[in-house]
Parts: sequence; C-alpha cells; structure tokens
Amino acid sequence: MPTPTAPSIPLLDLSWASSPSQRPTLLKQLHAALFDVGFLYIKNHGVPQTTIDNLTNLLPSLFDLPKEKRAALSKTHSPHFVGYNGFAEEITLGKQDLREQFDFATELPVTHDRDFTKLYWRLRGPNQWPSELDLPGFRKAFTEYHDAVQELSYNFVHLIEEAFGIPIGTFDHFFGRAAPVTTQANGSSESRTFLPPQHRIKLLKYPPSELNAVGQGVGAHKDSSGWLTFLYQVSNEPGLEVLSADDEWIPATPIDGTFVVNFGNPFEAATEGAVKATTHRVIAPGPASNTRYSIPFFQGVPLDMTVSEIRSYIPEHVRRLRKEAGGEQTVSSFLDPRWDSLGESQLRKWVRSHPDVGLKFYGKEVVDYYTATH
Ligand SMILES: O=C(O)CCC(=O)C(=O)O
Ligand SMILES: [Fe+2]
Repeated sequence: MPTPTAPSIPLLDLSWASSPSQRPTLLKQLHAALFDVGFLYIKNHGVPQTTIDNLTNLLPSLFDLPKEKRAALSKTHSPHFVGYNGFAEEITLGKQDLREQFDFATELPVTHDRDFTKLYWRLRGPNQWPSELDLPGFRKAFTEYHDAVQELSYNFVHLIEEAFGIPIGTFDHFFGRAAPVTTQANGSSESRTFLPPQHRIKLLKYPPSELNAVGQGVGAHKDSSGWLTFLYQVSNEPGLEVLSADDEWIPATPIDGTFVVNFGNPFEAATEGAVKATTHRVIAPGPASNTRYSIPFFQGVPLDMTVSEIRSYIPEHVRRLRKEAGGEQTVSSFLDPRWDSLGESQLRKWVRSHPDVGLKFYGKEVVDYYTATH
C-alpha cells in the first residue's frame, strides 16, 4: 500500500488544450507529469467512447473462441510476432505471466521495397484476423480503435513538444510524418524518409486466479515496443501498479473514460533520459475478483532509425531538461550501440520474449545471438 506521502498519478483533461485560458495550465501539468511519476491518466482525449466500446464489447467473445480457433491464430504462424498466446505462455523476470493475449499491429503489407538484408523488416506484415464468421465486426472495430488511438498519440506528442518548449513537430520524424531530411553522412548528403510506423496493440485477459497467493499478471517491466503507451483498462478491476521514484508501488486504479499514458525505452533514450520509462506491473485478480481486460497501444518506432539519427533530432534544450529535472546521467541501455537501429532492438525484444517464433522464422543463430546474456 502507498504511504500517505506517495505521489499520486496525475489526471490531465485534454479538452483544456483547446481553451486559450486553460492551455497553459495543461502544459504545466503535463510538464510536471512527465518528470514526476512518469505515468498519467488522460480524459477528454478525443477517442469516442463508442469506438472503445465497439472493441471492448467483443473481447469476451474473442477469448471465448474455441481452443482450436485460437490455436489457429497462434503467434508461431507469424514472422511478424502477431497472433495468439495461451494462458501463462509468456515469462517476465523468470516467472509466468498469468494472462492470455492476442497481439495485433497496424495492418501492413510485407515490406519488400527496403533493404531485405536487414532482418528486422520482417517484423512488418499483416495481422492474423479471426474470421468474420467467428467474430463478426471484429476487424472493423479493431481498425477504428487503432486509427483513433493513433491520432490521439500523434496529437499528444505535439503537446509534449510544447510542454518541452521545442518546436511542434520536432518528433514527427519518429512517426514517418515529417518531410525528408538531408543528413550529412561521411561527407556525402543522403535524403532520409521513414516509413509510417507499425503500432502494436495487445488485447489482454487476466482471469481470476485459483490460488489465494498474489499472482503475477505481468511482472515488473518497462515498455519497449514503442515511444509512448496508451493503455485502456476495460473493466473496473484493479491490478496495475507503477513504481515511484522512491521505489514505492502506486496503484493505477482504473478511472472511467481515461487512458493511462506512459513512456517506453525508446522515448527515454530519444529524450536522453529527460522522460523516464517507468517500471510497472499487474497483480493478477484474486479468486473473488472478476476477469480483468486491458488494451495497451504501443506507438510504433521507425525500424531503420539509428541511434545517432535519433540523437540528431533531439534539441539541446531537451537534454538540458534532464539535468534540470535532476535525473541521473545514465541513459537507458536500450539503445546500446550493439543494436544499431530501433529495428534491431525491436527484433531482439521479440525474439527474446518468443524464442519459438524466432527459431521458426529467423533461425537458431539469430535466436542464440539475441538470447545470449550480454
Ligand atoms: O494490463 C495492463 O494494465 C498493463 C499491461 C502492460 O503493462 C504491458 O503489456 O506492457
Ligand atoms: Fe507495460
């Protein structure tokens, strides 16, 4: 339980962005939220409740599909790491996560027009959809949800830029939304464009546990699948907890109509540690609880962006914010120069969490390389 002095997670009203008198206060709150807890709730975010309900209403039927239909959508059929994972098939901190999940992503064709010697391009590709007959309306509901949260995510990053005091659009390169830039590499100039991102969306089910012991819904972790995470907690079941700067677990209790926002390792690295990727976990529902559903949206990263390119988009002003915030000088090891691009660090992440999929589509050498303890 938090002590009375534990910081609480701020709730920001995004409708204030369109009120000239309230906007400065919102930006101030956002600035504080970015640096204090590193987690926040947002309300009046612009994603219509019907869009959310249309997807969340289908979740029980999705997870109730017959076992063989779920197995037919197994992640082991997809080199893009999309699809179904059965209960407790994922491991965090050496322990099974007591949840079941479907991974989806922005629907994309297989990438053929880029340098295929880079294995990570294989991460991009189509979803495994349940059939329209089995789950009518699912693909449409999912796509509308994806598009609406994508829009919210781009608008939200613009607010962050404003709160940082840097030009709006500075981070647009990270989403393939900016005009080509000319970089000076090795004396020659090169024009760079980035593909539109592949966002990742997990549909998660945490059933009530049968045991009275405290169960690990998902173990303590930082997100690494995207710049920012927009999490929708579907039902009123508690369980999500956030680690404060004082190493206290703070409950992030569901609040109707809100998303929880947090920051991934790539964003921590991009801002040179100005914004932290905060550790969080989910305690599995106890035997007397209801099933908990949740939907994290991970805002996609450009796979071919290298560490030095990311740095080149960060104004000095942002680096100074880290110092002003009194942050320690070390930055996430996520962008270790050994994983030269975001694509490589993404591939490494996926192979490490699903070595069976890695083995099938990328081969033993790749799996051994990425799973070796470095
Ligand atoms: O289910 C939740 O509330 C959080 C899930 C989560 O943190 C994750 O999948 O990265
Ligand atoms: Fe997470």
